[in-house]
Amino acid sequence: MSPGRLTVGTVLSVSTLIDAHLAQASGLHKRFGDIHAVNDVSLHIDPGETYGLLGPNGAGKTTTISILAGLLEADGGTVEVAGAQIRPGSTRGREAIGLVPQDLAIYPDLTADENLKFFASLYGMPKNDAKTRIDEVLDVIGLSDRRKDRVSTYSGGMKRRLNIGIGLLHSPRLLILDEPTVGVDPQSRNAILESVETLSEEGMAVLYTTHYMEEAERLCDRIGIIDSGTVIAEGTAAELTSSIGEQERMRIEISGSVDEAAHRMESAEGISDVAVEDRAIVLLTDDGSRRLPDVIRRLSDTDIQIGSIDISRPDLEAVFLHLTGKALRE
Ligand SMILES: Nc1ncnc2c1ncn2[C@@H]1O[C@H](COP(=O)(O)OP(=O)(O)OP(=O)(O)O)[C@@H](O)[C@H]1O
Repeated sequence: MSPGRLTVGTVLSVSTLIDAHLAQASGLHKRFGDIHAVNDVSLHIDPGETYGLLGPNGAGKTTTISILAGLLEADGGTVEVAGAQIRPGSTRGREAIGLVPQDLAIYPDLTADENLKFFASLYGMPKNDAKTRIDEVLDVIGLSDRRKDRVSTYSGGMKRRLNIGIGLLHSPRLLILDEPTVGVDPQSRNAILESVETLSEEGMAVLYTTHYMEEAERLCDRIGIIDSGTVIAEGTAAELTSSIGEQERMRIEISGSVDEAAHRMESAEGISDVAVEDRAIVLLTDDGSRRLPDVIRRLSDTDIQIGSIDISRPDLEAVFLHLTGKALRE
């Protein structure tokens, strides 16, 4: 877990804390032509901390972690991990990082065991160390009972878990996971989340990118909300949600034009933000049940039919909506 909050006057602790950052990215920039994919991103991760980078598709998460892991050259800014500057071509500090990309880097015709042995030999691990570590890794990713089966017989989620296992083999101090649960079955999703929790309990620092706010809330000690290449808010889930006050989130599924429905809400009293999702509008409101009759009245005519209404207390989805005027999953 992250170090405790600083108290006023603990100058020595401040410098100790800064020294203690396992990873520190400062002022990162990356452009692809006209796209400013990463725009002045600074963040740090402490030993044993799970840091979530939460943002929608295209927000700049993969680009940020690619720079952090030294796979991609930044246009500006610096990255330091375990006391070493990280950039493409540098070797120091790399052993502290385990990167698990979204794409699978495993051999389908080999078993999990054989894949792990292959990557262990690639990393130059002595055979006996590799054997012990492979047993540990298979245990963490929950694939011990399938270790002798060919990967081609695995579900998509099991392949993802093996991909994570490969990133864990060299016992990194910082594990970077790029949206590890996208497109996986619920059972594997849960297994992946449990693996991250176990690794965190064992003291590994984790950088976890996701656009699922429930995952960020469940796993992360601190969360950076990223949009259009910029970290627009950072803190614990509780700090982030309390930053927007006591607003409630009202999600209304409708048939008919969502844009028209959103338009009708714009001048409604007590509604501070309106966003459009696929088949729903999402409102931020000071008091859901009090504003409900007016909302229903504004939507009632023959063109728009209400399917369901869901009112929830502030969550990270509401924070994102408040900060950007957009839904996390559009
Ligand atoms: N190699 C590239 N060439 C051109 N544009 C790129 C490249 N890589 C990323 N981008 C653009 O940079 C922006 C950020 O992309 P990035 O992949 O970092 O976002 P993301 O938050 O990881 O989203 P996703 O979940 O969709 O991967 C996007 O607009 C993307 O199209």
